[in-house]
Amino acid sequence: MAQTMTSPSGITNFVINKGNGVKGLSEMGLKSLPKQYIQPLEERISTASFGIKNSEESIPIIDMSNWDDPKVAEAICSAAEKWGFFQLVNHGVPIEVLENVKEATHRFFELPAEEKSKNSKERSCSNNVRFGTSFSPQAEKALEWKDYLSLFYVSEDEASALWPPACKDEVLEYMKKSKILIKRLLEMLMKRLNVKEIDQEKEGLLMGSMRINLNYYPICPNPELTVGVGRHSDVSTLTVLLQDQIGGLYVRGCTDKKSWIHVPPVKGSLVINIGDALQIMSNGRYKSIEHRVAANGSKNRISVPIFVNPRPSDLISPLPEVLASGEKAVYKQVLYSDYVKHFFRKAHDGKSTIELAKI
Ligand SMILES: CC(C)(COP(=O)(O)OP(=O)(O)OC[C@H]1O[C@@H](n2cnc3c(N)ncnc32)[C@H](O)[C@@H]1OP(=O)(O)O)[C@@H](O)C(=O)NCCC(=O)NCCSC(=O)/C=C/c1ccc(O)cc1
Ligand SMILES: O=C(O)CCC(=O)C(=O)O
Ligand SMILES: [Fe+2]
Repeated sequence: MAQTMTSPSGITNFVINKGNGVKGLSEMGLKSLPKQYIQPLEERISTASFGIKNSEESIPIIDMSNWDDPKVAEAICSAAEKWGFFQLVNHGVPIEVLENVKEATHRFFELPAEEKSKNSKERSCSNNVRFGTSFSPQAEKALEWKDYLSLFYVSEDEASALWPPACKDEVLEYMKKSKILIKRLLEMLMKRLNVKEIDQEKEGLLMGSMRINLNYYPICPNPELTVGVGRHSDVSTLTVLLQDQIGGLYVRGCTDKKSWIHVPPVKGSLVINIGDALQIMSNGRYKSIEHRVAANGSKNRISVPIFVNPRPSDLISPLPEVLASGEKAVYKQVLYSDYVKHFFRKAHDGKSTIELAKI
């Protein structure tokens, strides 16, 4: 082992091919970060300076207890326009469901590498179940300090048959319970765009497919030299994100576009962010904001995003209701699966995916 681990290709083999992930590296007790994880200076996250410099800005925390009060819809739509990110408390998804999915995430990542690797791109019996590390290792100049399990939901039957038993029931329950919240959010967001009702066709376009990722960010020997996730915006309609109590998610500030704002963990809350698909459909009114995750030197962190998406076969473009008043379209029509493939085939590169749809 010691011999194979001294070369860069030994590390790649151990982490990527053998399925040990960065969790495997972390648990070997490495004293310093392997070269391929060292990010260029401008991408590194120096957490020491953040709290102090940007304390005047923070993303809104919205209480959804009275979700049918117009003030709640107003707060949500304004946050989606201004920040593209907000946190929800009293969102209606039972706390126990959230706790269970966090526990299931730890249970999955605690499995032996051999067991997790049965879900790797090479070995998985379905393209809809994938265990991996970093984001797109073939395309990246510097790797990211993160392992993940990505589950694309097709049907209850397929999920029952193919998702890993260590987490499938809890993940399915989390998805099911979140759907009510997702529908409420989309209804509010659509109303402001003059879409009065979400009929079947619109529902398919807005939330016709779901992908859920279980993210694992193990303790990192030199967190200041790398990232957990690099700068990106999500390609979803919207994302529902469950994070644990450790912290490390940063989003671009809305007034000072150079600043990064920490999203502090709030017990029982869910983080919501607008994705590129909704930025395109709203013709730029709702913002899909760049975000990134720091590595941590002392704690293992997890997060569980639900990416709510159009169907792969959908053509996405600014909605007719948005353009009805004569507003000029700033995005053209794109096939959603082409958009997602373009995103997955390159390294994280900030907001550049959406260039594909710009007129
Ligand atoms: C095009 C998809 C994604 C895959 O279809 P496929 O027929 O299996 O296509 P491919 O197998 O050709 O996959 C296209 C490329 O994407 C890669 N990929 C295939 N799933 C994956 C996968 N879960 N992970 C990371 N690469 C993948 C895959 O490896 C491949 O790259 P390459 O091997 O270099 O050609 C298809 O499922 C689709 O259209 N899905 C629409 C719904 C959807 O998944 N939306 C994405 C929402 S995800 C999101 O907003 C943010 C995600 C995100 C994730 C991680 C982050 O760090 C940050 C953000
Ligand atoms: O881990 C987090 O807090 C965010 C992860 C993320 O941005 C993503 O998976 O798209
Ligand atoms: Fe993200």
